[in-house]
Amino acid sequence: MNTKPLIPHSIVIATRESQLALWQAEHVQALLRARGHEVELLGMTTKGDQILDRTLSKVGGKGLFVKELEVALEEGRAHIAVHSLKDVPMELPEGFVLACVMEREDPRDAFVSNRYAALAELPQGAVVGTSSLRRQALLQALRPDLRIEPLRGNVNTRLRKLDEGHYDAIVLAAAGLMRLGLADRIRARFEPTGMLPAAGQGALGIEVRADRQDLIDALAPLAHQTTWLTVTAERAVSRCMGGSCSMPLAAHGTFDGQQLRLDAAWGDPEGRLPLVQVHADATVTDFASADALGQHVAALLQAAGAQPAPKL
Ligand SMILES: NCc1[nH]cc(CCC(=O)O)c1CC(=O)O
Repeated sequence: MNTKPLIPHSIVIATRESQLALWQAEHVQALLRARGHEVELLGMTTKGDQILDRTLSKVGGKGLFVKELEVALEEGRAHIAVHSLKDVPMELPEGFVLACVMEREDPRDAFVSNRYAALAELPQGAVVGTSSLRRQALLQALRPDLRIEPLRGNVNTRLRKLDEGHYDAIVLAAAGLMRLGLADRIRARFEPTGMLPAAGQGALGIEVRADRQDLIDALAPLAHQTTWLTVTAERAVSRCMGGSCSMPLAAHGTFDGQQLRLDAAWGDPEGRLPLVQVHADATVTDFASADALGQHVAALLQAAGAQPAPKL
């Protein structure tokens, strides 16, 4: 019997209620409406949103932000979930797929400060706020003198803590600031060579139940193939390293024609080994060749001393 479900009369997007998550959900809502779909939002508060005082890596990691949205999809209360790809675990739970990856916004990290125009202008021993182990490891490699202090919360919370004077500067994804209309807070964008972005940074992915081919078809026009191939390679590095937010890991791809150059960096979670940084190029035309390049770069990282997370 063919039980292929019909496209729902109205597509419901499950979303977290942070300003950035709402912007992203509304962005997808507008794109789908322009294609003739009726689209509503279902706002939800996830466990990840409620934990503002502890470092995310200590309380269960990125999955906290997506699990509750997946429950809503599972129960049919919502049909699709829009995620910052950076926050999506490398392997989705059984029964879920990424229906598409959309065109990437600026993938770089941004230097944000009320007093200094760039990292190089920070005085010796200045205090920089970030709870990202990747940003911490890369910042310390660039400027060993800096004092890195924890900084959690959504984008607006982090900016408020900067404005309250707790930090000389903070580092945030440029994409998040731009989406929130806060691009004027960016004092400088880091060159990816010095502050290599996280896998998937700046890209949005849309998750659906794997059995909803109708929704996968409806979302196909929103996909951006070059971004999708790039983040496939980046995410393969992370998957092969057992990456999570408790491992300082960066992976960033850039296309030149059909050549994908993939850079990656690994920092020792214990802070004892030096930063490892590698890159490789390959002709990438499909998901298999993108994934293979990511696997190769993960192998190069390990050959240079990076240690993958032990398999559970
Ligand atoms: N970890 C939180 C998060 N997830 C996605 C973004 C920014 C937007 C993006 O990368 O798509 C941010 C904020 C930040 O890192 O500054």
